[in-house]
Amino acid sequence: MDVVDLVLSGQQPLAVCGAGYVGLSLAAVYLRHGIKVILADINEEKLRLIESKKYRYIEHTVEEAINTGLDSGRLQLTTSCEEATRKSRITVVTVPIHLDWDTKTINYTPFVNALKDIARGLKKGDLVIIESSVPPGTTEEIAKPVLEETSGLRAEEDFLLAYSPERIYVGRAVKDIEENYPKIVAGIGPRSTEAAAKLYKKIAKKGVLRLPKPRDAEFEKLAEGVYRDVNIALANELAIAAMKLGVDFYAAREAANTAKPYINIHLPGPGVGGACIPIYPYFLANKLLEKHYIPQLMLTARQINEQMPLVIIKLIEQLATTHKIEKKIAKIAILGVAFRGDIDDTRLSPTHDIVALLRARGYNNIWAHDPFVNYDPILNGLGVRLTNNIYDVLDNADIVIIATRHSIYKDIKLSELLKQTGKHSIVIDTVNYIKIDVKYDKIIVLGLR
Ligand SMILES: NC(=O)c1ccc[n+]([C@@H]2O[C@H](COP(=O)([O-])OP(=O)(O)OC[C@H]3O[C@@H](n4cnc5c(N)ncnc54)[C@H](O)[C@@H]3O)[C@@H](O)[C@H]2O)c1
Ligand SMILES: CC(=O)N[C@@H]1[C@@H](OP(=O)(O)OP(=O)(O)OC[C@H]2O[C@@H](n3ccc(=O)[nH]c3=O)[C@H](O)[C@@H]2O)O[C@H](CO)[C@@H](O)[C@@H]1O
Repeated sequence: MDVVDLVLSGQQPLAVCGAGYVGLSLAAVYLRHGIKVILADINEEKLRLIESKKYRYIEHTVEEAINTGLDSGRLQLTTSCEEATRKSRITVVTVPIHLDWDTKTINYTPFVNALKDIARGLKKGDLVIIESSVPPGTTEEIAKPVLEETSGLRAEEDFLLAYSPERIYVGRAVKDIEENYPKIVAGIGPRSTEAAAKLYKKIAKKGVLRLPKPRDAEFEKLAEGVYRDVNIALANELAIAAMKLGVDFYAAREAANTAKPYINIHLPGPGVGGACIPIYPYFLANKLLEKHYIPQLMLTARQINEQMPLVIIKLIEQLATTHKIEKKIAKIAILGVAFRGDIDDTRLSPTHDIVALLRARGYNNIWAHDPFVNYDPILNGLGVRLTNNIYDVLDNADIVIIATRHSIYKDIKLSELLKQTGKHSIVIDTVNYIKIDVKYDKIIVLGLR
């Protein structure tokens, strides 16, 4: 029996290092397949919440599998990736590589720290799979030497090492892993590739796609992200162009997209947030600048997407000036703090930039609503009142901004919204979610004439 058989048969556990959105989803999937899991994270508070079943999950299937795993004893939690690895035969790494947003430099520290911990618990024959999104070359040039130097073992000979990009969309993560996509794997050598492929063949119904080298698989993940970023930038530019030309972007988009799969115009919005899509182009750009190449298209797309909050501010100002809004006293209601619909993640949310720009322009009375987010340190620092009570936020608001595609905002009738504010508020819909059921001249929808 090899290590994969030992893990698949439930005789030996699998360790997941990093209990974030990805780590929790992966742990849930392995548990659902009868595998014993040890989940490790340095965040003690998070583990405490998971253990006491007070953690707020986005996905019911993940919550169910984690809680069942805890009850049955098939899931163990620890603050140490070293301990988790020592007690397991396979370790999956989901600790992120960060980008310092101000300097756009790559920060490998948390990832390398996690690898050092793993290396201290590594045994002969073990398999390590990296699933974090990483700059191309990371598995071979950073992970392999760190694991080898700290453990004293040799990759591919004494232990196995593979990269496998994680492609989940939070909210439907379990389905993505189990049913929607083939799992891409690339080992440091053939033994590593085959071991990782054997594990994932049991998990992913769509099977396994082997790539020649880890850097190919690392690049593939970033390419998916950049593809999305560039296409969103195009949608944003087309939406702005449509408004300037008196065109209904959404009607034109729907018609254009009937030529699928050749045409798939994305959706415009207040910007591109999250800890993935905005970051991946810079992972690539950093590596390419080392090779004296400037990836102009991806950097231009970034510029367009990062300017979207300013575009939204200009739309607000257009109506605020006409309707003589007094900045110091006007109440602003922002609907949506999460970076996209129906999740609680606020990392690099465009709402942060919109609020910062409003504050810089002298707006002092800003309220925000989100059905999933209870607290946000950035909004707190900007003096925003954040609450789950939409009525409090809308009450008496002079300006309403819809900033996130949360399902509960979809198809809100304009007449209802104005009833809630109790006045002829300015409305800026950045996501085309409002149903305009009354004639009204104080609303702008991004992309509509
Ligand atoms: N969230 C997504 O939608 C998504 C989808 C696909 C891929 N990814 C990629 O997967 C990776 C993880 O993303 P995420 O959203 O789960 O991140 P996350 O920030 O939610 O979770 C990361 C976890 O790692 C923990 N951690 C940090 N240092 C550690 C250490 N030394 N030892 C143990 N734990 C440590 C943190 O406490 C945190 O809980 C990233 O590389 C990301 O780009 C994310
Ligand atoms: C291709 C894809 O699905 N990739 C996913 C993506 O997941 P995500 O959670 O980051 O979500 P996205 O939907 O990509 O949104 C990002 C931002 O772009 C805005 N947006 C989106 C679509 C659009 O047409 N117009 C927009 O403006 C949106 O509001 C938000 O701010 O990255 C994960 C990690 O790599 C992947 O694993 C995961 O598969």
